[in-house]
Amino acid sequence: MKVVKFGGSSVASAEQLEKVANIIKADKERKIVVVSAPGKRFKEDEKVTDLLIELGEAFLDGKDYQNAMNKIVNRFSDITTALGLDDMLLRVIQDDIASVVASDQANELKMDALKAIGEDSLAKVFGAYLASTGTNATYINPRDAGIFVSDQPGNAQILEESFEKLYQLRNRDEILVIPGFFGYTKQGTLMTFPRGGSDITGSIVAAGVKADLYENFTDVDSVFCVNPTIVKQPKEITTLTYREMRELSYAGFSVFHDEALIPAFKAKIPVCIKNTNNPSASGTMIVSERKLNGNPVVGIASDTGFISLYISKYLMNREIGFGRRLLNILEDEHISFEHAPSGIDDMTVILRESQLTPEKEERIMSRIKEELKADTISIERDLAMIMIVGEGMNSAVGVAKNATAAFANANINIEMINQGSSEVSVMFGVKSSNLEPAVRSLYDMFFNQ
Ligand SMILES: Nc1ncnc2c1ncn2[C@@H]1O[C@H](COP(=O)(O)OP(=O)(O)O)[C@@H](O)[C@H]1O
Ligand SMILES: N[C@@H](CC(=O)OP(=O)(O)O)C(=O)O
Repeated sequence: MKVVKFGGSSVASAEQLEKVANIIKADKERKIVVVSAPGKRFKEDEKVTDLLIELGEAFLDGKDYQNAMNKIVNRFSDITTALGLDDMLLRVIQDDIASVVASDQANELKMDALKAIGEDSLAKVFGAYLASTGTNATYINPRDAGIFVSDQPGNAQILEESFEKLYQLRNRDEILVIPGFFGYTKQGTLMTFPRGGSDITGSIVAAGVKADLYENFTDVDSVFCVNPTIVKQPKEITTLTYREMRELSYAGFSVFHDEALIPAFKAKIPVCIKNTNNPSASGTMIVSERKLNGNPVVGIASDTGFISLYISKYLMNREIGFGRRLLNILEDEHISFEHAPSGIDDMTVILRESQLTPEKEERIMSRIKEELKADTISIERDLAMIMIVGEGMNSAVGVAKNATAAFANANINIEMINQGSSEVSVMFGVKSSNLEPAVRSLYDMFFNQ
């Protein structure tokens, strides 16, 4: 049995949904289908999830949300009309939005319930379409499927007990269409996963039903060894390990959500990334182990939006508990840190800039000064992280030398280097403005020689 997930680009229009239906019909092992909300049909287009957020924000600000409502209903009506489906489905979407807006839930729960309508409606529409073409298929709500999650709006985590309940889906005869991106708490409240979280649903369902394969359909033939918007036509990756993919997607490979690997990995379900627009291409397999191919580096990931918090204090190395107290200050502000390279008398904490509001920053800086009696504290902004990843790096000599040579060739200063203890990745911090030339130079070094 295969679980297949189709991303926003794969379900963006009626034409795409026809391709999706053909893909499902081409393999009778494709029994469970997880769908995203309609995504972009062209570069400047809007994702339905973004339109739902726009609608929710307009409502919460006391503004008119009819414009967003119209755009959402039009997206779905374009699809239902072209697929020859009943108008009833459109009324259900409007009623769903109206009932969330009118509910007396807290604002963040309302936003989650609104965001989920994109996936939920598309699953209903697609289930109806499959059935209309003579396929034995039906929509199933995540609550009925057994997707139970923690009480964390916009950031839900799967509860362990879900997997046993999901296993029962194996007994169903029909093809099941499950909306991605959300689940329910044990109390029955809807919670969404982080953005891009339909990949997570697919992985959870694949793990739950113990699928032979989790196929994740998107709009590229494979995972490329570097972001294709930075390097034109980069090399394709045929096989990756879970560890490599986890590191790459964490550091910027937006093609697959970084949290989506864990359920598949734990249940040892292989993952295949494939293209809805070219399903005969073999795609990229993500597995437990792979044969090393001579190149220690399998991919180069990169992401912007980081800051570093630098703290120095003479004899820091002898002060027991310094690191803990520093990280405690961040914890009090609900800030998670990404990396914390340290020296003898200094420590740097790398954070995602989006987490640090000006108020939090002020409080953190003054607490570090007063409570930790630091000699120097400074913040560096506009940092980008570039990560080279590969299982082969563990045993290869000279990878770091070649990587630093690539930065030197592009005349780029490295602000920070951090080698993970796993030795599967090495991370470099650079100024954001240097990200693209640095990535291109690394690509030339490791893939174009
Ligand atoms: N290393 C990479 N390999 C492949 N695609 C990548 C990579 N890094 C970024 N991407 C981008 O990820 C996009 C697909 O991810 P996403 O937009 O989340 O798809 P979907 O809408 O199918 O969920 C691709 O169109 C591509 O631009
Ligand atoms: N629709 C949600 C969840 C998702 O997974 O979308 P996509 O498959 O388009 O990345 C979002 O936009 O975040």
